[in-house]
Amino acid sequence: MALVAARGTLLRAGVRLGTEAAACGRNGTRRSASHRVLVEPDAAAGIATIKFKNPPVNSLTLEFLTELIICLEKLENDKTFRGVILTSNSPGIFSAGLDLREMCGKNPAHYAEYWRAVQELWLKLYVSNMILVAAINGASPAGGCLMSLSCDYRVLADNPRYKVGLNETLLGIVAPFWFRDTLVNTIGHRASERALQLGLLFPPAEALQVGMVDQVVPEDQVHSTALSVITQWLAIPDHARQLTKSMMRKATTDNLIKQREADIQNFVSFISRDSIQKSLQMYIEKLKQKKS
Ligand SMILES: CC/C=C\C/C=C\CCC/C=C/CC(=O)SCCNC(=O)CCNC(=O)[C@H](O)C(C)(C)COP(=O)(O)OP(=O)(O)OC[C@H]1O[C@@H](n2cnc3c(N)ncnc32)[C@H](O)[C@@H]1OP(=O)(O)O
Repeated sequence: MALVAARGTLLRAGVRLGTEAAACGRNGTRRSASHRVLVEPDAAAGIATIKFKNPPVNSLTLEFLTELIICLEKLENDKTFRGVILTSNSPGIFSAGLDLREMCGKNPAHYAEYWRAVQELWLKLYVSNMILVAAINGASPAGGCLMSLSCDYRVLADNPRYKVGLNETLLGIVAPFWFRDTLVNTIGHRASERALQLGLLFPPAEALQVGMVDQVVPEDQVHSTALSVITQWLAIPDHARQLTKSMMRKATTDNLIKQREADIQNFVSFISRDSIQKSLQMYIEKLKQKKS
């Protein structure tokens, strides 16, 4: 059902499904029919690299989310691929998180469609049967950080500009319970409480110390490190690893699934508030002014 909804969005956005399917082909060549998601398949190794390509900052627009969801679903259903590396096609920015313009000045139906797609991406990532490794080659605030937290392993490039964290409170918004749960499952309750309230964005050394990432490596070694991690994980029998992953994570996703519609309604009413719209507009303005 979610895939049908996602396809509806893509069709409205003018993306042809035939070419979209080709984007996740497995003959070893890069296919780029999908505009915002590049897939580099290595069928022999059973690994695909997904590269985000949604300039300028890989923010999660509805179209980008939809392409990612469909791409992940296709890889999930193709038994050739057992492992996926998520990275950015534009080193410097992994992902700026949710697209602020999707949450500003739109109508409730749009907010609901958008939030359903955000939920869907998280559900696809968090309990994927595949081994997911985030090769974080740039800044990764909020929703960008959530994507990497939803992977099985995180490798961060050692650059002080590449901060990671859930900074929602700095925007005057609140990370929903399933963002919180994903963080708590990764770094524990006390560290999450502090990080979430203060909206902390951690530079690499601190991110490693608190457990937001598993490894920090020189920038030019992020992809090769992710590959060698995935190769180690591939040595574990799939059925045992998948059941273990499910045992660790399913309660967290079930919690959202059982209150998915209520979570959408919460989001719509929260984001539609005048005060929240004002906060978001001010934040967008601040980003603009930073440039001048
Ligand atoms: C009770 C509770 C109930 C329900 C709760 C419900 C919901 C609330 C929770 C919603 C969850 C939200 C999670 C999110 O992901 S919010 C998004 C947070 N993201 C950020 O804070 C990142 C902001 N961006 C940056 O910090 C920098 O842009 C970045 C470090 C990523 C890159 O810096 P750089 O200097 O390289 O680029 P900029 O010049 O800043 O930006 C270039 C242009 O891109 C635009 N931009 C940046 N980020 C975003 C974004 N997230 N969405 C849309 N657009 C973005 C920026 O404005 C520039 O645009 P132009 O000026 O060129 O037009």
